[in-house]
Order: sequence, then structure tokens, then C-alpha cells
Amino acid sequence: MPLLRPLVLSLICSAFVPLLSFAVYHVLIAPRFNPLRKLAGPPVRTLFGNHMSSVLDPFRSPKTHALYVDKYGRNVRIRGLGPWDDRLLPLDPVSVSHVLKNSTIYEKPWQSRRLITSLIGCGMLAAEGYIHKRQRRVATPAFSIQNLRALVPLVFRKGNELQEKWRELLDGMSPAEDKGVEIDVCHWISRATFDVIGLAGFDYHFNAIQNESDELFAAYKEMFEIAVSQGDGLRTVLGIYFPLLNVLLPDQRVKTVKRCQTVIHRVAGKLIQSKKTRIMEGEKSGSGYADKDLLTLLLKSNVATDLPADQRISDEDILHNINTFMFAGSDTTSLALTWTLLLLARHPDMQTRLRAELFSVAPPTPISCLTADEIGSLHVALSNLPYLNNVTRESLRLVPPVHSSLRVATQDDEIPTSYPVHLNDGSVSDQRSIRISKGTFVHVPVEALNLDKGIWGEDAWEFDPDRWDNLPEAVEAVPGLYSNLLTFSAGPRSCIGMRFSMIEMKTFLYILLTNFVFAETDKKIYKANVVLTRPYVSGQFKKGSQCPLLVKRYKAGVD
Ligand code: HEM
Repeated sequence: MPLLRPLVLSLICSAFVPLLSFAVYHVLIAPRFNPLRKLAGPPVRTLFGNHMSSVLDPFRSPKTHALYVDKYGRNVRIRGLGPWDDRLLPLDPVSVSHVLKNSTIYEKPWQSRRLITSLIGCGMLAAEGYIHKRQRRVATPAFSIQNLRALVPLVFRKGNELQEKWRELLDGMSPAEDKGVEIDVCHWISRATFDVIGLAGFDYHFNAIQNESDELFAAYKEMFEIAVSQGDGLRTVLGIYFPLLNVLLPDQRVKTVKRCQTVIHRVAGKLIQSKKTRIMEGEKSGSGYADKDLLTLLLKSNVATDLPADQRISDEDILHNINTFMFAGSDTTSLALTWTLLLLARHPDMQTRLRAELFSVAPPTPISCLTADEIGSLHVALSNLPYLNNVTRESLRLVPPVHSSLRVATQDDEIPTSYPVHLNDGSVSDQRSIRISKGTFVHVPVEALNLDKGIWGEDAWEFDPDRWDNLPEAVEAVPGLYSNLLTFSAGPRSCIGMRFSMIEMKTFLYILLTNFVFAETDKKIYKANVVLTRPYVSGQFKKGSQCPLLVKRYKAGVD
């Protein structure tokens, strides 16, 4: 026994010394040689002080970004989690564009990928490199304009079902003084977008507008709520760095995720198998299989004869991507719609103008009686309405559901700049690039570029759909998959579902605004970034995201 003690001590010492050296090197030495240190940036007052909440909290971030541009220029050094984590915050459109275009150099950090993978599997959101490329290639045909057109009738159907449900709610209550009935539009639209993505994604009826009892719906909902819950942050972080901990000592969060995943695996796995069988039977009989949901299209694209065998993806990957569409495609769209309705409630004149434009293309027949062709024509008419287009773009500019994103440099790089670079010593350099070393985090500022007064003009923080008829020239430099906005990101990792969400947004706006009038309640609604930018009622954060609005039936001439 006495002999063991020195042995244990020496073992501890031999583990402790390398660990300490590692920490000292990364915390105190390596940061001194980080080229980012040369850039100007806001001061850090304590050893573990950081700028995360100033940059990420949408209540503060617009002012923070404006102040940074003013004081430190358009490429700013900010502090991440600790002294080892100096990050680049590029507010120069050329620099942001470089980061997003070069997705092999600037990858998503392994920490966020591991967290996403632990919930929904390694689908397109989490995968990198060759695996991501293969998945994106298989999924791209499913999102073509032609294939999405086939999904339009089901979006109309669900929009109409929501409208009928709200009518029932209004009929069941007697609104005082005809002001309208308070409805949490955030909650209801989220149920409807879940229904849409269930049907469009894999032909599955959640029926969430009617009730929330479906087993698969409950599993997805619970898992996504865990993803956005504050929970025990430290335990979650430890689980990311030491995944074995989740296996050996699972906490409540890990157990719940496991339970949800078991349901999803069983129900969605069965769906995948039955679709595969039907596609094969269709091929054998020569009659084909005509369903147009994303799962069918993914499966077909995966067996297409022009796709080399090594480019195909497994059934497991297919399931992970269906999970990914559910995760990436439901809350984002419902939040975009919720924010648009809130903005229109705050600007009744714009709501009236938009409603008039929507009525100008409304067919005389109720939606439930329209043929597929008539719905197709209505969809085309809606796509071409200029004010609807302006309102949608403006809302997506002003409140992008994805507030910002993160990338990490996988190699040393030079990032081009188009504005003078402010340096740490107070000087301003006209250098045309900045050096980034491997391992540096880059904050992708979606909201910041969308709201930049130097780009969009002094009224950039206001809701003004008409701005889109006369944009400042500087807007052209902003990278973006959609209308020079970073809302759907840009480059090879931009949003694959952008067109689909536009169909959903415009259809729902058409149906809801031609049936109802929306007004604000006296509750104050504010934005908070909880994975996505969500509405909360002031003083009721613990109740979760909500957006109560006064809703009443539209009556011609009483608008
Ligand atoms: C208003 C609605 C939406 C917004 C604002 C939005 C926004 C975004 C953004 C900003 C990204 C890039 C994320 C990053 O770089 O970290 C992204 C990626 C993605 N989105 Fe969307 N999205 C929306 C709707 C949808 C829909 C409806 C779907 C699917 C049906 C979808 C599927 C995806 C997928 C799969 C990715 C990952 C793409 C890749 O990495 O290759 N999104 N989205």
C-alpha cells in the first residue's frame, strides 16, 4: 500500500503537467500570436469577460453593431468564451461573402455539429465536407421549382384549415366591443407549419392544427423544445466535450432525447421502408410512383441511374435529413410568419394596403372548392404581387429568424476587405485583407448586415416595405441567397428550403389577411434569441415564446 501512493502521485503529476501546459499555452501564449490581436475591437474588462450577449441578444445587437462599425471599423475582433477565443466579427459584405462562399475553409464548428447530431442526426445541417456534398446533391432535385409547385395545393389546404380553426375560435368567444379575440399566433402558426412540413416532408399527417396528440408530433416537438431550452447549460457543454458522459451518466435531457429518438426511428423508419417498397413496386410494374413529398423525391434521386453508387446516401442519412427538414423548416417559417403578422398589426395602414392587393387576385370561389389548376394559377398570381413581395422581404430583413451563425477556419487564410481596417494601436490601415489563423471562429452576422444603416440607410431599423422599390446602391454588395439579405445565408451552405418557405409565407399571408384583421394587444412583445429569434411577452419569458394578437374577422368596408 505505501508503495502504491508514490505511484498514484506520479501518475497524477504526469497527467497534470501536460494538462496544465496545454491550458497555459492555449490561454496565455497562443492568443498573443493570433494575428486577430492586431485588429481593433471592444475592450474586455475581466479575464473571462466576453462580448457574446452584446452581439447575440437582439435587444442589444443592432446598437452594438452600429457602435462597433463606428469605433472599430467593419472587421472587428470580439471575445468569445474566454481569453483563448478571439473571434472575427466581419461587418464588411466582401469579407462575409468570402467566408460563406469558401465553405471548405470555413466549416461549422465541431461543437455545434456534435450538438445538432446528438438530436437530429448528421443530416445536411450538421454534416461537413464530402458527406455534406453528397447529401446536398441527393436532396437538391427535391427542392426544384417544378417539384415545389406540386406541394402548393397542400400548403393552401393547411392554410385554409388554420383559417377555419381560427373562425371556430372566434365563433366560440364573444369579443368585447368588437375589438377581436386574443390569439397566440405564434403557437397556432407553429402547429400549422408542422403540419405542412409533415405532409410535404414525408407525407405524414400530424394533424396538429386539430390537436397535438400525434405520437410522432409529440416526439419531434419535445425534442426540439429540449434543443431550445436553457436547461443545465454546463452539463450540456460537458456532454458535447465528453460524449461518454451521456452514455455512462445520462441526465434527464439525454434520456428524453433518447426516448423521442426511439419513437422517431420506429415511426419514420417504417415510413421510409414503406415508401421504398412502393417506389420499387411502381418501377417494376412500369406505372411509377407519383407522390411528390420530399422523402419520395429524396429516395428517387438517391436511386437515379445517373448518380454514381458512391454518391448515394444510406437510409439512416435519409432519416437524418427528414429530421433536419422538420427541425430547420418548421420553426423558422412559423417565426417569419409570426413576425410579419406582428409588424402588420403594428402598421395597420400597410396591412390594409396589402389586403387590398391580395383581394385583387382572389378568385370568387372559396379555397376549399378550387381545383389544383386554379390553386396553381392563384399561386402564380401571388408570386407576382409587388407589395406582397416587398412586405415579405422587408419582414425577413428586419427580423431574420436565424440571428447569426458561426464558422471556424480549418486553415490559415486571408480574408478580403472592402473597407479600411482599424488596428489595435488606433491606426487605420488601407490593407485589402486580414490574416486569419486556423482554428479561429468567425461570427456570421445575419441580422447585423440586414440592419446596417451604412448599407440600407438611416431608416434601416424601421419597417418600410416600400424601400424595396428604391434600394441604396450599397445593398448590391451584400451577399445573400435571397434579395441581398443574409436571412437564408449565402453560398454552398445556404438554405435549401428558401423557395419552399416563400411559398408557405405568401400562401398563409394571403389566406389569413383576406379572412382576418390583426391588431396589437396591450402586451409588450420583445425579441429574444433562443436558437432562433422568437417573440416573448414582457415579463413572461418562462412561459415560452408567444405572440398574442387581437384577431377579428375581416368584413369588407369595415377594415
Ligand atoms: C423563413 C424560413 C427559413 C429561414 C429564415 C431559414 C434560414 C436558414 C439559414 C440562415 C441557414 C444557414 C444556417 C447556417 O449557416 O448556420 C439555413 C440552412 C438550412 N435550411 Fe433553412 N431557413 C428557412 C426555412 C427552411 C425550410 C422550409 C427548410 C426545409 C424544408 C430548410 C432547410 C434548411 C437546411 C436543410 C439547411 C442546411 C443547408 C446546408 O447546410 O446545406 N430551411 N436555413
